[in-house]
Amino acid sequence: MDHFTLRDGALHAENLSVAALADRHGTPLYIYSRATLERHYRAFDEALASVPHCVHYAVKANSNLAVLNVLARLGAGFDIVSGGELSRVLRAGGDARKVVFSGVGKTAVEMQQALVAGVGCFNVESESELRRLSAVAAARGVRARIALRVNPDVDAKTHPYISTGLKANKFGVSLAEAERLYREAASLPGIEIAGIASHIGSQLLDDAPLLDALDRMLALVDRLAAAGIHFKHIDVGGGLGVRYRDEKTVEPAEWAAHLLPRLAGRGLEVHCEPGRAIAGNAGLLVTRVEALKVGEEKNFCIVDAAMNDLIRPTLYQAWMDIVQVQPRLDEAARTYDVVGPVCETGDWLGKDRQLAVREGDLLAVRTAGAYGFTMASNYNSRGRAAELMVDGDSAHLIRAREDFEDLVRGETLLP
Ligand SMILES: Cc1ncc(COP(=O)(O)O)c(C=O)c1O
Ligand SMILES: N[C@@H](CCCC[NH3+])C(=O)O
Repeated sequence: MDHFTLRDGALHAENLSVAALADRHGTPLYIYSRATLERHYRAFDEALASVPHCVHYAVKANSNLAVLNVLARLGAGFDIVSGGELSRVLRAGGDARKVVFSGVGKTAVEMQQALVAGVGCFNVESESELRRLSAVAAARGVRARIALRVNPDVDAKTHPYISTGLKANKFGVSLAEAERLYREAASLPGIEIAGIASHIGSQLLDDAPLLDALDRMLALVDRLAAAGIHFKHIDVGGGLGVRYRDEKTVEPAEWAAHLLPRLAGRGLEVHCEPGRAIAGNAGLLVTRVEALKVGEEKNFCIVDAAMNDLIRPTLYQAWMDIVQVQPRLDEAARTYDVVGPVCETGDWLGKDRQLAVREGDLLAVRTAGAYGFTMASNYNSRGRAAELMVDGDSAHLIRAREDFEDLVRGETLLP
């Protein structure tokens, strides 16, 4: 559910006309809805309300400072994967103690930065990282709180590029290795064992693989408890999918109703790391039709947003809904490929879409709030889209458009 609705013949973002926002701020333009972000965060928070818990929003989904700030004000924790994401969380007013640091390649510098900030937990993904972290922390005279990210070897049944819980994936350590590493961790000078974690993939449309992963983790939790190694929390990761087309998704309440009974009686605080399910439906990418090109085999609707603004369609062959901001209900539709101006045949946002459009019209790609702007690049020396947050009757420009001059700043010629 989102707060972008078609009414009075035009698309609205909360109470505002998307066409008016695009006229005022230009295109391509990301528009986020504060109400949607808040509703989705609360859905997780309320689903887990019966137990001690923390919802760590996965910053990689949408790291705009205003987005992070909206969530920080609600008391969210944050899942980060780099020093850059940590800086953003702190700048946005996030609480470092509610930060979990994931990722397979944390540098010593990032570990130091996170220890200085006082992050709540490092989700450690290898033996090498565990030793490095212990050394970095011990050199500072502190202990790093850790969870091992286990790779439970379950098939999340999602796109292979975003599946993370199979043996063949680079993430985490196997259950057998985790058992050995927890024993090692218990004796390392710079480590304090806090929990156990897993994250098996993204855009999951069924929670059965998540529950399967959980059962495997719990068997390990019980074995370790028998050996005297106890955890304060269990981090079940993120991954719940959103509806791009007609997918049936698992709602947070339903997922929690399956999850919590399995955890009962162990006294573990429940942590999770949702990204897409919070930000996905909270954003649109608005773009203007620059040109219509009728070809012999294909018709092209050439818009001013491109793969550098939104790479999901071409990277994952992801279907994303493209709607007309002011539908022309009385005109005949044609079938178009919606493409951008970038010099790649792979530069497309949608294929074979029925549109009744004219040059100058506005289109909106829906469900673009997660992994949209955060995956944008400057390819073809294109500036990045502006970002806007709508909040009821008001709109706030939360990141200005990058113009051509921004793109050459900071570079130098040879002497
Ligand atoms: C460690 C970790 N946590 C959380 C997430 C967020 O996933 P999603 O956006 O699917 O909820 C990801 C991305 O898949 C991740 O790698
Ligand atoms: N970028 C991916 C999700 C990656 C999840 C990160 N581990 C997508 O758009 O679907």
